[in-house]
Amino acid sequence: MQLEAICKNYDEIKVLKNLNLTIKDKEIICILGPSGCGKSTLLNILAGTLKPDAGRIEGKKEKVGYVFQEDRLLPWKTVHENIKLVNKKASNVKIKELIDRVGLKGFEDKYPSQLSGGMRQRCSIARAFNFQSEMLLMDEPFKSLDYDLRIKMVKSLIDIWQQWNNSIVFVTHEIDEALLLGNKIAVLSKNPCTVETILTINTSQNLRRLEDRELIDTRTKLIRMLSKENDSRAYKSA
Ligand SMILES: Nc1ncnc2c1ncn2[C@@H]1O[C@H](COP(=O)(O)OP(=O)(O)OP(=O)(O)O)[C@@H](O)[C@H]1O
Repeated sequence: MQLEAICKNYDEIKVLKNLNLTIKDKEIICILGPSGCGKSTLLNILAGTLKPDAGRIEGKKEKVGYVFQEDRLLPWKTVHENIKLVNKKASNVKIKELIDRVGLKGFEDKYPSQLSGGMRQRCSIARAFNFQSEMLLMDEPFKSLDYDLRIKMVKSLIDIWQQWNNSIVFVTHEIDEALLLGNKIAVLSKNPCTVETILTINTSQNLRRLEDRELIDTRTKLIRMLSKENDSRAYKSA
């Protein structure tokens, strides 16, 4: 899917300006950028729920899944039922497999109120994969979790994506999540928002460690770029 020269304004606020982005099949692209720059706006355009004011979209995906910051599970349905809901044709064996893969084995019949925040978010990820979308959009899905759990969730996500192997657009403020997940990391600028840089990480996700030279070097570049975006004075003095 390709976005070309996308522009989006909300009344007099110019949010996206001439934004170009290519999302290849079977890749994870992580989006980093300052708060309020337009990341959710971009996801909504990719989802087709928001129309850009100008620009072209090529290769639009028909079936797009969305995972939000909050789990959005139905409280009156169990884990199994919540996952089944989006694809009633999925066999119980398939759903059980997904539940196992996100580490919720034994919790199939629990209701969302009986689960921790991390477990609920894992359930919503299993639900998103059961939807079998061509492209999955994830808007800071691990925001409410502590560091250790976030890294575990990233690993579960890699594991499940490698089976499913379709494209994911993953918005985050956490550089380590982007380093572990992304085939590409797009850094957005603010006011108005465009794609400032795209960094590529060639090592397969399941071979990556945050201590690796490639990831340390990429992290340094990202910190420089993001602190430039957040505070130009900090960047100049660095
Ligand atoms: N429906 C809307 N009407 C008017 N302004 C909006 C609307 N949605 C978003 N905005 C404005 O557009 C800008 C971009 O918002 P958006 O939510 O896309 O940013 P974001 O990068 O996802 O933010 P964050 O990092 O805080 O999640 C912000 O200034 C926001 O206030």
